[in-house]
Amino acid sequence: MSNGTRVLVLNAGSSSVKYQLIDMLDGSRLASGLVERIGEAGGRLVHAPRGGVKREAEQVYPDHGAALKAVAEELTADGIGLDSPELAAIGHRVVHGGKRFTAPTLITDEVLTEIRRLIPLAPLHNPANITGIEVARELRPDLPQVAVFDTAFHANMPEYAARYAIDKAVADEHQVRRYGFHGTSHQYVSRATAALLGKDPAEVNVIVLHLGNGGSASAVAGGVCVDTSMGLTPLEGLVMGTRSGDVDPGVVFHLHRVGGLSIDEIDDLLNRRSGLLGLCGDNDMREIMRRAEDGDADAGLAFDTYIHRLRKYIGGYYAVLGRVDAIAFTAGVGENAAPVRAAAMAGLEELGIAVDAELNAVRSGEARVISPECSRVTVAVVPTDEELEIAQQTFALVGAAS
Ligand SMILES: Nc1ncnc2c1ncn2[C@@H]1O[C@H](COP(=O)(O)OP(=O)(O)O)[C@@H](O)[C@H]1O
Ligand SMILES: CC(=O)OP(=O)(O)O
Ligand SMILES: [Mg+2]
Repeated sequence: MSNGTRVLVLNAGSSSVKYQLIDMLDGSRLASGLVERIGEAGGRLVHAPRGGVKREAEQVYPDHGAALKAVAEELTADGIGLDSPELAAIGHRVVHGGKRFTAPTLITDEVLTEIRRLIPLAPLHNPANITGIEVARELRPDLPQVAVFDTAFHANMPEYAARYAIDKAVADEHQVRRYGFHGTSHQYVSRATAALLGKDPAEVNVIVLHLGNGGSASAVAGGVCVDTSMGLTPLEGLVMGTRSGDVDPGVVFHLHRVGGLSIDEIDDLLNRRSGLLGLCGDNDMREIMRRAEDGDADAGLAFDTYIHRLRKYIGGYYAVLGRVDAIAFTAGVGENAAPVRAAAMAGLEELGIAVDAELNAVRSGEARVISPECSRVTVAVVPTDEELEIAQQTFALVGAAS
C-alpha cells in the first residue's frame, strides 16, 4: 500500500478518455485533460497541468491503449507521472454495475470479468471503461484500481421504482430492472445542493436534473435516491443529445415488423440518431437555441420537446417526493443554458417554484441559487464534479483497505 495522497481518475468513453489527477489532501487538480476521437483520423489530446500552459496534440490515437500511454507521457513530462510514489490509486468511472456492484469496488480479475459480463446492458459505455481499466492495470499493476459505478447511487431505489411491470420471472431471469445512471453526479450534486442550503443531506428533498449529452433526472429524499429517469440502459427518460429517451416499446416492434429495420438498426437509431439530433439535425444545445432564436421550426420543436419531457419528470418527481426543497440543474446544458432552466421552471408558481431572471442570467462556475427569496422551492445551478466524487470514493476505499 502506497502512502500517496493522489488519485488519477479515468472516465473512458467510447471514443474519448477524460482524466484528472487529484491531490486528496485538498482536492486540488494537479492536471486534467482529455483525448478525443480515439481510433479516428484526427485524434486530439488536451492536457492542462496546474498552473502551467495547456498543451494540445493532434495525432492519431489508434486505440485506448495508445491514448492512455500518451496521457501517461504528458503526466511524466510534468514530473507527476504514473510511476510517482505519491499516486495512491487509480479510480475508474464504470457505467453499469448491474445488481452486484452497489459500492466502489477494488478491481480484481474476477471483478473485471463481471464488468465484462454486463456489457450487453451498457454497450456504449462498459467496453470503453474496461479498456481503460486494462490499460491502467498494465501501466501500474501494483497500484489499487477502483471502479466507481454510475448505477451505485440508485441501487437503493424502492423496489416499485426499480421494477418494470413485466412478467416477474422473465425480468428476474434476464436482470431486467431499472438501474439508473449518472449516479455519481446525482449523489455529488444532491449533497452539494444540501450544502448550498446550509442543511444536512438527510434533511432535504432534491430533484437533480443532470443535463449533458446524456441526461437524467433523479428524486433524492434525505440523501437517498428514490427514483431516476434512466432504466435498464441509459436510453430511458429524458430527450438527450442523440438518445430518444422514453418511447412506447411498440415503436420498436413497429419499426421492425412494418419498417423492416433490424434490431441493431433500431438500437443505433434510438441511441445515436434520435433525441435532439434526430429532431433537428443538431445535438448541441447552443446551436439549437441559436437556430430556434432565428425562427428555425425544427430547432424550435426540438427545444420544446426537450423541455416538455423534462417538465413531465419534474412534475412526476414532485409527486414522488411530496415535499421538494430544491431543484438543482447540472452538467453541460443544466449549468450553462439559462433559457432551458427558465423554460423548464416557467409557470410553476403554484408549486412554489420560481426563477429570478437576473440571477438565472448570471454566468459562474460556482453553485448558486437562481430562485427569488419568495420561492418556496430553491432552484439552483450546482456544477457537478464526477471526477472529484470518484477520487474521494476511491481514496476512501483504498485508505480503508490499508
Ligand atoms: N453555453 C452552453 N449553452 C448551452 N448548452 C451548452 C453550453 N455549453 C455546453 N452545452 C451543452 O452541454 C453538452 C455537453 O454536456 P456535458 O455535461 O459535458 O456532457 P457529457 O459529459 O455527456 O459529454 C453539449 O452537448 C452542449 O449542448
Ligand atoms: C450513462 C450515460 O449516459 O453517460 P454519458 O452521459 O456520459 O453518456
Ligand atoms: Mg457527463
